Amino acid sequence: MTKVVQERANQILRDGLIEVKRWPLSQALNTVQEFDFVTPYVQQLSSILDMEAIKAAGVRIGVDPLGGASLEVWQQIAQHYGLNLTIVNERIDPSFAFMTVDKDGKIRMDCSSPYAMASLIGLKDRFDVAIGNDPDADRHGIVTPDGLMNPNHYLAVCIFYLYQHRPQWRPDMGVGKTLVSSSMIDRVAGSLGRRLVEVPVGFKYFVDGLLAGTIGFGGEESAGASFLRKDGSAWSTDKDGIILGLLAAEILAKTGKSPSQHYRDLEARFGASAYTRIDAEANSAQKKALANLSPEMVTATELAGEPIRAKLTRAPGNNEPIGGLKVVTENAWFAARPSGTEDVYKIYAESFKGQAHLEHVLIEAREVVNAAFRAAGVL
Ligand SMILES: O=P(O)(O)OC[C@H]1O[C@H](O)[C@H](O)[C@@H](O)[C@@H]1O
Repeated sequence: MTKVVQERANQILRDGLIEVKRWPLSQALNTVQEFDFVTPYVQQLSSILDMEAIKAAGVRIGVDPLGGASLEVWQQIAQHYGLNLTIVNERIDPSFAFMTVDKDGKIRMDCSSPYAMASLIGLKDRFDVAIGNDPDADRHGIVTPDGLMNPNHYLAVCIFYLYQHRPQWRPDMGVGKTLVSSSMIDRVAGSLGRRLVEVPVGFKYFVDGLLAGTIGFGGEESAGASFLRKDGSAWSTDKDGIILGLLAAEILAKTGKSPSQHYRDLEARFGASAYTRIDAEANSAQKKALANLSPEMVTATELAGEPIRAKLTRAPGNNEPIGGLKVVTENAWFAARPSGTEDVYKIYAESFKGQAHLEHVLIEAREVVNAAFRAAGVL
């Protein structure tokens, strides 16, 4: 669907925007009417989160809307629920001039990047929980006194908490994750006796499950997630960075422990994960070669010393194509896929056997990618 829109928009741009009809603002305003999307959203937050508990615990919350659309929403949330919430940056700035640059020098509103989130990390000692949202507020950055939480860690903590604190959620409700998110989630879901629903990258794959109530939580390593209301009915069918931020405050209010403290407990119980994602420049021919990776291209039977359990080109949760490949062993995995949003390809890898093992996994992952490029004549 988005591809059709993208191609059409690019065509219009190439044609010099002649198809774009322009009206003076005064004329355009006659054709629309104002609608308040903020108030109903804010009022209904208590159907998904324990706002009372957050208020009662007096959690000190800092929020940086990062120049974007959530500013007014956060202002109303603070007022409506009487929270101890400070908005640290009230500037709305579509040029993003206030942003710290990402690791490659680009401005990228990536809530999972410590580089892009540097200003948010500066808040760690002022608040119990600091929350950053990207400008359309579908992603979340969570800072505790321990620093910026890795999104994978936060997803695992949210799942661990929610499925134990939502008594009305059905026992057969699964846990949704994209298959490039951490396997810590698999371990947490397993310990909770919950079915894991592993889908390709893209939040759209959670929509049906959230609507039908067959998954309670759907999350992505790129710091996007949503979950159901307390009564098990659907909330949003897209990622919601605001509820994920408030959930960090609820977790602290209800358990007395920050999400990062909870993550340390999970590590003690399930093992420590070393995880990385490498984004490397790729042209369209290379991206195509990666999208067409097949299990046969991996001839090895072992990955970094462990027998390969699965070579996946389709996601186990819904049998949809990954648009790349995932190779899995007992304690590690890697996945390679072209980005759908940038001219890069991504290698994701994780090991529960330490950093050195992860490096080993990565070397073998790069070999698979290079072999695919060579086979397609695009190295
Ligand atoms: O990895 P890419 O294809 O560049 O996409 C980057 C991100 O874009 C969207 O936000 C999707 O919902 C995410 O699933 C994805 O991680």
